[in-house]
Amino acid sequence: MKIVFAISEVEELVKTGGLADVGKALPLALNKAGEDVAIVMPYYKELAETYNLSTACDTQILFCEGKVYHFDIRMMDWHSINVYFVDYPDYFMRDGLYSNAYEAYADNGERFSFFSGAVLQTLKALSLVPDVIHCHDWHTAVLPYLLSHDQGGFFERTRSVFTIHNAAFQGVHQIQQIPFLRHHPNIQSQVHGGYINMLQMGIEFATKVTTVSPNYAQELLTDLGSHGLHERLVKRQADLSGILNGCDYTQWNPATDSFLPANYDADNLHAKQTCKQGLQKKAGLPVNTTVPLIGMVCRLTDQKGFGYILPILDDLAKHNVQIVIVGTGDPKVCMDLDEFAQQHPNQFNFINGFSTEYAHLVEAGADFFLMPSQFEPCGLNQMYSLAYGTIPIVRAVGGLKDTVVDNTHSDAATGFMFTSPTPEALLTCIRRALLFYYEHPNEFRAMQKRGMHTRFTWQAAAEQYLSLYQSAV
Ligand SMILES: Nc1ncnc2c1ncn2[C@@H]1O[C@H](COP(=O)(O)OP(=O)(O)O[C@H]2O[C@H](CO)[C@@H](O)[C@H](O)[C@H]2O)[C@@H](O)[C@H]1O
Repeated sequence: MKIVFAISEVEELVKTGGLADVGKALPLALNKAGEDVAIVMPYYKELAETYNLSTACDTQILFCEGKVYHFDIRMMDWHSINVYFVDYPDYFMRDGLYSNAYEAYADNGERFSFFSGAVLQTLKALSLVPDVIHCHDWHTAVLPYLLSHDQGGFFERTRSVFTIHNAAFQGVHQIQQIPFLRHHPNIQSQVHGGYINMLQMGIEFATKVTTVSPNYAQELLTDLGSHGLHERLVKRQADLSGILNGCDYTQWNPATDSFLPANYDADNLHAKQTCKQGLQKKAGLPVNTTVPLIGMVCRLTDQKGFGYILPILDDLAKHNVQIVIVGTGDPKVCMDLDEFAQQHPNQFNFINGFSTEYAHLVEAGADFFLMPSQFEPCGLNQMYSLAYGTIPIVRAVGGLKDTVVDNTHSDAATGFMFTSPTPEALLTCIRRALLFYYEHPNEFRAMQKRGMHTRFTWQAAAEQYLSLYQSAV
């Protein structure tokens, strides 16, 4: 099949979060399965400054009432996949993908509506007729709408698949601030109180709608778990499915990981202790392999559970435990974590930054990985943790529930889980994990190994996407 990914981030090229992991791994898995895959993404400043890419064809022109957009299409051969970049400096030659360090760009609705239109124009310019255009999150959610209203027959046999990676980000914008869309002939049906909701447009117009775990697909049908979208999603229930993300075991493998001071595998976990010492040294904590070390790497947002992590830090510090948190995001969370680090320099460090090296070192060097999310469409770090013999402590939501087995199921257990989104429930769960570490070292080791043998492959995910694409066409 000819499949085009319209996506805003791809690991290795540009990344702010888990979307990029999927943006790399899924196209590569489909390509490996013999499918014809291309990617179209924005030519961000970071990319323009790193790669000096040539154009793929003449400058393109898009007309909208009252506005003319001239843009270039650049291209790169990347792991045997053609990646096309929409080069429109007014919208993408900026620091940050969606925001300057502090605030979302006010014209994000216009930037990414234009990008969706530019993807379709790019395919026309390249005479590339896909069977499926696979769109991801609000950034490309307008594309299925534009595709279904496209005139002229070029996309007659092209279908769209829309994947929700995070339903909390919906792209709600005033239509008047989106010159690219505001005069579109059918747009009024999408305007409510002067606003459009880009995610809703993707849900309504895509041929098939997916999300990134079976459990989150179920949650999206409920009032509580849908971020206000359940009525729309219930309408599309027959076309909605959840396909679990995979783990890229070429990149996340403790036996070959070049970021680590030592490599290890499930048969010989000894060198994991060297990684723990390496992490303790790098994070400025006392080097001591007997004290349990809890790690966390994430965007600092409410989604990741900081509403109940911050209130328990003082209680947690009363235990013999070390904690390392790596992340960027909400300035208030940053300040609180920083203050706590200053008060407990021998137990806690907060690294305020985006560091792939740190992410790998935490996965390898920690004993436990904390992921107590408020909601979690799939979650990737818990899968990386399992692969590294680092026991996940997670909340039983979304994809976390699909990938971690709680310790109460002792024969199959791979981690620790709690349900209630409260500081008390989280603290109880962490205490349960610490007790297990101290009192059951053999079972702890068995749990580590069980996790390391668990597999969530991108190949399995790609097979499911492929049959979905086939059902769409
Ligand atoms: N400071 C930092 N330094 C280095 N690396 C960092 C980092 N902060 C985050 N990362 C990396 O970014 C990725 C985060 O992936 P997640 O799936 O955990 O979350 P995210 O919420 O961004 O993704 C959304 O999309 C993905 C993909 O579908 C879903 O799994 C998820 O549930 C959904 O919320 C991981 O590769 C992690 O290591």
